[in-house]
Amino acid sequence: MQLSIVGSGYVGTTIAACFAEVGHDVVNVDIDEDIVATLNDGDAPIHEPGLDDLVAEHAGDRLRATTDYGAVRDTDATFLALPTPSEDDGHIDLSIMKAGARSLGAALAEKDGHHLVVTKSTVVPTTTEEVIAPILEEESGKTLGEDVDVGMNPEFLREGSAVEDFLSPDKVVLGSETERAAETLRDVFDPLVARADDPPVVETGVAEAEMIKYANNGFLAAKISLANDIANICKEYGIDSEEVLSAIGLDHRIGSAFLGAGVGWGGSCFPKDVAAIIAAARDVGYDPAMLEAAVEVNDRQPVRLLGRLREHLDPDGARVAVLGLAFKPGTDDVRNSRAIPLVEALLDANADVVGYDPVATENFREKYPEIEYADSAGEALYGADAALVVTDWPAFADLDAEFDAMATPVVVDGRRIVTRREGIVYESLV
Ligand SMILES: NC(=O)C1=CN([C@@H]2O[C@H](COP(=O)(O)OP(=O)(O)OC[C@H]3O[C@@H](n4cnc5c(N)ncnc54)[C@H](O)[C@@H]3O)[C@@H](O)[C@H]2O)C=CC1
Ligand SMILES: O=C(O)[C@H]1O[C@H](OP(=O)(O)OP(=O)(O)OC[C@H]2O[C@@H](n3ccc(=O)[nH]c3=O)[C@H](O)[C@@H]2O)[C@H](O)[C@@H](O)[C@@H]1O
Repeated sequence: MQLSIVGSGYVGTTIAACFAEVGHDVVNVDIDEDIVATLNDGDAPIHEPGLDDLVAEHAGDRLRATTDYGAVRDTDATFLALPTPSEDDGHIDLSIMKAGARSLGAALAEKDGHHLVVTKSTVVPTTTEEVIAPILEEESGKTLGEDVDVGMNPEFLREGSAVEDFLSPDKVVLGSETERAAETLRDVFDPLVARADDPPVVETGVAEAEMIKYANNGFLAAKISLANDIANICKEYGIDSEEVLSAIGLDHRIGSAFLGAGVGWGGSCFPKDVAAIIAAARDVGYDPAMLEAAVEVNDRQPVRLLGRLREHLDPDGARVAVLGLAFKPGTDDVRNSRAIPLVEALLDANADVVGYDPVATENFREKYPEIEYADSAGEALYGADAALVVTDWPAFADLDAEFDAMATPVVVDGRRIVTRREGIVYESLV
């Protein structure tokens, strides 16, 4: 099939390269000329394992990129993979989606024949039908359900394993309101589903598909927060939370994934998506108490970590090493990283902060140029009065002699990754 993808970021580039891999002809439309040139040169504009190889193999053949929305006219379906950030009050900010829909609608005005527009971005229920579809109709002059249809196909990939997650999904969710839209979506996904060993395909309505994405992210975020709540109780009793959580994970109704207790969840999606669905729920008159509690527990974890530090040392004037600046291991992404509230609280407390991350230092430095950065964990620990472990980079588990070079070896571990031993004043958050 001929497919177009609007937006060539984490999601847009990954799905474009993977759709090309399963046999479709794909064109990426992005307003960023550098991204377009990079893709056309056969390079991936983002770093994801396996993506470079796919882009190198298919660019110039089944995969190309352009800044010209007119390219969508030669395709059967367009996926909108544009950012959906948060407004200050948590509501979803649809301005980029609306701009993309306007450009797409204008381009479709000159298309002969049917076109399917699929929302790939995470959007609150009814956005596709009540916000995107009317813009498409107005700009294209076409009629919904006749010349143009809309669909919704939520994405569940994780940063750091995007290609693998997309090509081997746990499920594929296809939201549509007409048989023609459902058929086109099936045609798009059939080759991927066959190659992925037949994962379940959930055919549903458009608003249901939109809600499934928030339910998925909300549930996972709440699962981590519940694990943190339980781990905090364990800590107060002096009970080993890891033993408790790994035992409950053996119950197949609970499952062991996403029970990792610690300093909490961050990243470009959980915080904004949980905030957006809470705001949307309130707009329709429902108070989502569980999701609000998930946020509250998450916000408390960094505060608790600092409380543990204060049990050993007053941060005022102390040199504190922050190990891990990325929002999770395996990425240089620092958006909503748990290191952010910690560094801010340490600066407020007049601490002398030195940060270290294997790959995310430059991104963090852009936000916090005022703190010191080290080139290795050893350098960050050298002469420090305390260390806070914020991201569970596997290499932190191997740190050992480096702790002996601290002025006082106080280690407050927010991810339970450091190996405790004699000679370290070890304190875990949970
Ligand atoms: N990043 C992730 O791991 C996941 C993201 N999502 C959702 O997917 C959506 C997209 O997210 P990302 O790919 O992370 O965004 P991103 O920020 O990485 O990429 C967005 C791309 O859109 C381009 N763009 C902006 N305005 C445009 C316009 N008017 N026309 C054409 N291109 C335009 C930008 O230049 C950029 O390349 C969001 O709704 C997000 O919540 C869903 C699952 C996973
Ligand atoms: O909508 C999205 O964009 C994506 O959001 C998350 O993916 P991602 O943010 O890339 O990363 P995760 O691996 O889910 O981690 C999110 C946060 O939770 C934290 N986490 C994760 C697991 C755990 O057990 N404990 C825990 O604290 C991580 O440290 C990280 O800060 C979801 O896992 C994806 O399914 C979804 O598509």
